[in-house]
Amino acid sequence: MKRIGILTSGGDAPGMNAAVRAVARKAMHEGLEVYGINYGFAGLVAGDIFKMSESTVGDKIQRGGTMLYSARYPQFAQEEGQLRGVEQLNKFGIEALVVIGGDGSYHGALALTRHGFNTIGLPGTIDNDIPYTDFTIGFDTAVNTVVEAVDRLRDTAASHERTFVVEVMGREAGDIALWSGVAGGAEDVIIPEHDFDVKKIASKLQSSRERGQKHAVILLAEGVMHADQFAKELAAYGDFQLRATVLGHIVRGGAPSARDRVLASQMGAYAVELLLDGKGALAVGIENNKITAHDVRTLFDAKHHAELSLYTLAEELTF
Ligand SMILES: Nc1ncnc2c1ncn2[C@@H]1O[C@H](COP(=O)(O)OP(=O)(O)OP(=O)(O)O)[C@@H](O)[C@H]1O
Ligand SMILES: O=P(O)(O)OC[C@H]1O[C@](O)(CO)[C@@H](O)[C@@H]1O
Ligand SMILES: [Mg+2]
Repeated sequence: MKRIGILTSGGDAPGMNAAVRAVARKAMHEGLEVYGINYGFAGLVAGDIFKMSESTVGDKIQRGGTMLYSARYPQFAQEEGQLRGVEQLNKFGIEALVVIGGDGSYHGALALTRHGFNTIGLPGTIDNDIPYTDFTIGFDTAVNTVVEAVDRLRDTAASHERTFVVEVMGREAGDIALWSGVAGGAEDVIIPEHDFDVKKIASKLQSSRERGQKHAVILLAEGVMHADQFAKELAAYGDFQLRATVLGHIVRGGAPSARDRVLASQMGAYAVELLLDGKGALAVGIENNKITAHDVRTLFDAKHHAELSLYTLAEELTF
């Protein structure tokens, strides 16, 4: 193998650049040529492909977003799009590929493996919703961003004795809300993986108000419902001076944390080692602090599980 390609796909995530850099530099270190593919699978089909040098990825490790751009390109689920992608790979002499993205991107990667190109997937998404990895690239940064926002909101919550409902991204996964809730000392955390009772939340708020703590922050995962809806439901049980805040895409941007940069670097280098060993159709992860890889097909049948011991902990620490 002489030449590999890299692309980023799906929602951008902080640390994707660090992963691109690690793949490129490790591959060049091993004597391979590296081609960047812009705009995910859309750019692959369009042939938006360029040769990278070691300096292409210089001054990028600290930047959020993705220098290779990203796209949602549902047409790649069709055979026709895939075959056009294959044509482009052949035209540029690219023999194997690293795909950095979420679960959807892994389907695209697997399609290329079926067409004869070894492909390794790296979990680049803030949502932390990928099976067989304890953490995805971008999750740690996203949590840190939410915690910073919660700290700021708590100033106003305390000053005006208000209750803030803070909605955070995560698709169907509650991980961002859960970890941010524990780190930010949230009075309640509402996630799709655990049932909740609005009446009970209201009486908890009421009793802490009676004990003297008259402000609160509630972390709400977007997979449950919208913040204004939740605030409306809570308002039916009392006057908690409610405000709803949606953090939205703010949580997806910004410089990656040191943790995400290290994780991305480890995973990127490992992806190249796997390709050099002639392996493909694998998804890289980190499990119990070890970098691992699993057949990507097993991921499609598996489910990511939120760390529910943190939910119990959050409850035990706020009552
Ligand atoms: N079944 C599929 N077959 C081939 N390609 C697919 C398939 N599903 C998704 N893709 C490709 O992967 C891209 C990214 O998928 P998607 O938009 O679901 O984001 P993701 O990778 O899951 O990331 P995130 O959820 O973090 O935004 C799609 O736009 C499409 O190009
Ligand atoms: O940026 P878009 O396409 O609106 O997608 C938003 C979704 O993407 C993510 O930011 C990453 O998967 C989710 O948390 C969110 O639900
Ligand atoms: Mg996804």
